[in-house]
Amino acid sequence: MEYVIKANGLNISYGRDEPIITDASMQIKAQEFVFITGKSGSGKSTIIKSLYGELFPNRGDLNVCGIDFKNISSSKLNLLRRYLGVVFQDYKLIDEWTVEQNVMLPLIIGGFSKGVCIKQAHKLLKHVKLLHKINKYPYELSGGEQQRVAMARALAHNPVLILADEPTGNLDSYSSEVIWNLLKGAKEHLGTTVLVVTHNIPASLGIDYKHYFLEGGVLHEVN
Ligand SMILES: Nc1ncnc2c1ncn2[C@@H]1O[C@H](COP(=O)(O)OP(=O)(O)OP(=O)(O)O)[C@@H](O)[C@H]1O
Repeated sequence: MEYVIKANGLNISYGRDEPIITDASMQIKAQEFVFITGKSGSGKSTIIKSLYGELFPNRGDLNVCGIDFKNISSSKLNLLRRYLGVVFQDYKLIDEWTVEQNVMLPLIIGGFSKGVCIKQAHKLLKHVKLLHKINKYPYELSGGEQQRVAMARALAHNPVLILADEPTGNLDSYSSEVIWNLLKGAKEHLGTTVLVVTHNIPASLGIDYKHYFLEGGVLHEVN
């Protein structure tokens, strides 16, 4: 698959409201690292929601991980979500589940055996330096630790594409560094394509990236 995201002329609105995204296009190749920036309220999260199928475009063509959104069936949508790892600013962990269970979630959905789920969850939790918190619940963790768990969960099933919405927005510098290193490592070592919405692109990221600026409902590529 050459292009992981092909979006052409997207128009996206909430219900009958005026469209937030009016004519957005982007083409993202496999293993690219991509940032979308833009002012608050410009529609960055709205674009992310459309890429994982929470919100469907009114107009335009969208293909993510080889799956076309035109008349997309629920089974295709489920398949798409198996290709994706999604990270939100507010973590969205399951409160009643332990750290270990949260990280295992995409593997359980993927039908992996219990042994594989546990082994992979432990590997990822070691990467995010939280193996010692494996039996804790989200409310027993700091915000930075919760986001590191969310990142481990997003990577657990080796997704084709990571969508991260302000992943370091609320974090201290240590947790931010763990998150950026993990995202870079996923691209470099696992061949994952990474799309991050952020207000601030880190100054010392140390990798090539593509940058789109969202303004007036349109994505502008920044060179
Ligand atoms: N569920 C919703 N229903 C109706 N309007 C919404 C909904 N979610 C967001 N919006 C509106 O869509 C616009 C874009 O919101 P969005 O969250 O995509 O912006 P953003 O660029 O991600 O902002 P921020 O940087 O502040 O997170 C805003 O005007 C917002 O009020």
